[in-house]
Amino acid sequence: MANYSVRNQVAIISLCSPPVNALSSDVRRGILDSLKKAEQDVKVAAIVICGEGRTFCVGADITEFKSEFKTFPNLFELVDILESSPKPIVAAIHGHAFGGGLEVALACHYRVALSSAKLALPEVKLGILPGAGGTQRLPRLIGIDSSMQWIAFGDEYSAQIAANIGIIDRIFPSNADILESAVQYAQSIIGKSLINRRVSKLPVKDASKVSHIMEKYKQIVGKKSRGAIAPMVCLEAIKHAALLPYVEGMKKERMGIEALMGSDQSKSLIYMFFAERQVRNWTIPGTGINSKNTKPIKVEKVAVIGLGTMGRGIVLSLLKAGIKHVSVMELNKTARENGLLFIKNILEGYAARGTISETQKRSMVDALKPVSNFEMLKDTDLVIEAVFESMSIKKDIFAKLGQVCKPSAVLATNTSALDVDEIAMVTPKPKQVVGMHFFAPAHVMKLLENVRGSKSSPQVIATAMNMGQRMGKVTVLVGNCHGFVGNRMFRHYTVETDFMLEEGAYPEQVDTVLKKFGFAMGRYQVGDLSGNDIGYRMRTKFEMTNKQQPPGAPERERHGVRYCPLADFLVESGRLGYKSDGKGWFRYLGKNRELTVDNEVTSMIDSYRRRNKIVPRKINGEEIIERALYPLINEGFKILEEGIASNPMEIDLILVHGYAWPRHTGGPMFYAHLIGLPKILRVIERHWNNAGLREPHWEPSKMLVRLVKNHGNPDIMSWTTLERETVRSAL
Ligand SMILES: CCCCCCCCCCCCCC(=O)CC(=O)SCCNC(=O)CCNC(=O)[C@H](O)C(C)(C)COP(=O)(O)OP(=O)(O)OC[C@H]1O[C@@H](n2cnc3c(N)ncnc32)[C@H](O)[C@@H]1OP(=O)(O)O
Ligand SMILES: NC(=O)C1=CN([C@@H]2O[C@H](COP(=O)(O)OP(=O)(O)OC[C@H]3O[C@@H](n4cnc5c(N)ncnc54)[C@H](O)[C@@H]3O)[C@@H](O)[C@H]2O)C=CC1
Repeated sequence: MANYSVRNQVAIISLCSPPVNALSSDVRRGILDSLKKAEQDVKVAAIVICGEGRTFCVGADITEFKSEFKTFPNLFELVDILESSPKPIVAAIHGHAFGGGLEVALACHYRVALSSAKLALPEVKLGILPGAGGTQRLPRLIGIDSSMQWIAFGDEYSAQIAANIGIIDRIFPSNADILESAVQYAQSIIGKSLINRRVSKLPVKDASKVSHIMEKYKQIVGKKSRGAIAPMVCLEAIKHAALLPYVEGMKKERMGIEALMGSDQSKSLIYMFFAERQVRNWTIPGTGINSKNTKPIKVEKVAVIGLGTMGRGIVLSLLKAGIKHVSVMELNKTARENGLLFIKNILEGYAARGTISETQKRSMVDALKPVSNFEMLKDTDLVIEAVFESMSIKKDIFAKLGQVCKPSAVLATNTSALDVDEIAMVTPKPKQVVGMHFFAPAHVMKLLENVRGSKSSPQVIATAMNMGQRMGKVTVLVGNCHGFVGNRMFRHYTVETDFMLEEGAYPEQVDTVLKKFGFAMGRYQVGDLSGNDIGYRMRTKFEMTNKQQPPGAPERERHGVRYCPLADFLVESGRLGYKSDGKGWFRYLGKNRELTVDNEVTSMIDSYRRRNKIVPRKINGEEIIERALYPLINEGFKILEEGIASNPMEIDLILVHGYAWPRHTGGPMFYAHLIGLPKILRVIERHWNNAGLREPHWEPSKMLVRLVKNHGNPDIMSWTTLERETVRSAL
């Protein structure tokens, strides 16, 4: 709804729809009713539109997307009504003016803002475009070039930047009273002509350069969008602002939004938006323990053990979260010095770019406390261990931590696959131990996979979850199993793509198909970039590598299961990837390290096939997608079935934020929901039945089978509930 009042000739329409004043049908109706009152009241000479509470307005109510367009006034109807008002309207912006919120402001005749306010047209991130005149009004205010930058990428900008380019007419200090300031401003413009204040009537300044600008943004968007369609549709709509009168341009904008709204990509992106918020409400399946009934302990002092690749990024994340005391412990002198230097250099870089102030930088550097022995950690609230991936080293460290740390201290391990319970058992209080699995580089990657051990106490879990959120991470709580959620699922992707190499595909073909699907890089380029030796080390642990096999052992089988040794040959011939002189699955040549196909690798694959009498066959794109991605989906269902994740959203967030799964497909589980579970199951069963040595990753998940058998193609939001009901009724 919207509240209405009048103060010294100025009518105030305040949006009131907590928490973020989204433009629900009630709010739109409220604005319209208030506007009518203001227009009819002869004592009113100007109008202010503002937002109650923490923000001006974050745009259309996303939860009403399915129905909102039926009720009058629509958002695009409302903005035209506002702009044509005979009385001047001032938008008073604090907090956020996002999406439809900014479009409402653009339809007002003046815009004022607190310096702390943020503005954006982020619709593209929901797979749509600003469909309430945003693509037509913004270019008339700031030009085609800047509009393409704002709309096609959807980033947020400060009020000051918006003022510099002409969106905001007056900035007030962040501590000013926005309403009071806006009312005074409105009084100052009473009686002024509105002729040049109706943005839809303005010419587009850089209209003559539209073709050139369009070409520039097409190139950038083509490279960045990874198959997302909305950015290109946004560019097309903005282009029409330069070429057509406002009314005609609006028709094009309307066609754009009609094409995008309700598309699979938009559904996926909206699902992601809500998943990122819902994941804060964690729960331990089957226990009734959740974020609402469990309080974290207060964390002021944190320690990080190990300052290698991960430790240094974790330290930076803690400093950025405002932790004022971060102890760092690293045994190796060179690693310690390099780690501290790395951290300081990154902080210098943030300060140079203005991401943090000089004062903040100094206080972050002061917060760093190198320590040399465990005794110095005795009053630490949270310890995060990030040493080598070795159970014996980790056990040694946790045994010492268990002795010296205070009883309430939370002891976390950043292991990527080791058993959190086994580590916990060496401490006197296993309930204090939890996994905090960061992703590299930890100060950049948004994902944190927190692992609850079987003994981890609710409060310890709450503390790890709370710390992740303080660090601004998408923090997902998962159960303890080998590889947790992400690595457990992703393993199948590498295994099955390698099988396709055996059968007839080549690395460049697989990567091209995966990139077309939306991955930033294909499986083989990722391997080269992160180092093919990482997987090799893992396989060595399980005695699977080529070198570890006794003479005469079958080349394509390990422990009774199909195996492809091509990745072993690669590493054993010194092709670790990018870092080994640009040699891996591909060759990286020249100053720019251009990716090229290497005949040596092609010959290696060909001779392997000949040796094993494999007749290569043509593998098409559809098969590559199915075989690379469906085993991962199948594993996702097994993870749900075991309660390792509480719901499909958690799995999707992990894959999107930790493994670059394309966001506009919503993650593997949402993608499966879009394809339809009966088809997913059919394909999985076909591969399971065809596989010579039955590959475990094709064994259909029982939960998937039950869902399809009992419910056909149920909605993703009901999967876990339906599964629980089925299992309960079978007991
Ligand atoms: C079928 C064809 C029909 C075609 C018909 C065509 C007609 C078209 C007519 C009109 C088209 C209109 C087009 C348009 O311009 C639409 C829009 O405006 S889309 C919305 C654009 N806005 C956004 O994307 C903003 C989204 N929000 C944010 O990014 C953040 O919330 C924000 C940075 C603003 C604040 O962040 P923070 O402080 O961290 O708060 P939270 O994110 O935690 O949010 C708090 C709370 O609020 C919920 N929420 C946020 N935004 C919205 C929203 N826009 N709608 C509904 N709910 C929202 C959020 O989920 C949180 O809820 P919790 O329950 O607390 O988790
Ligand atoms: N590198 C990656 O991409 C990821 C690694 N991990 C996990 O994070 C942990 C650390 O991995 P990396 O940082 O990559 O390893 P790393 O080898 O880069 O760093 C480990 C550091 O720990 C130090 N160290 C070893 N024993 C120590 C001890 N007793 N006390 C203090 N310092 C000690 C070493 O000197 C080294 O500097 C491992 O468990 C790994 O599995 C988790 C996610 C991603």
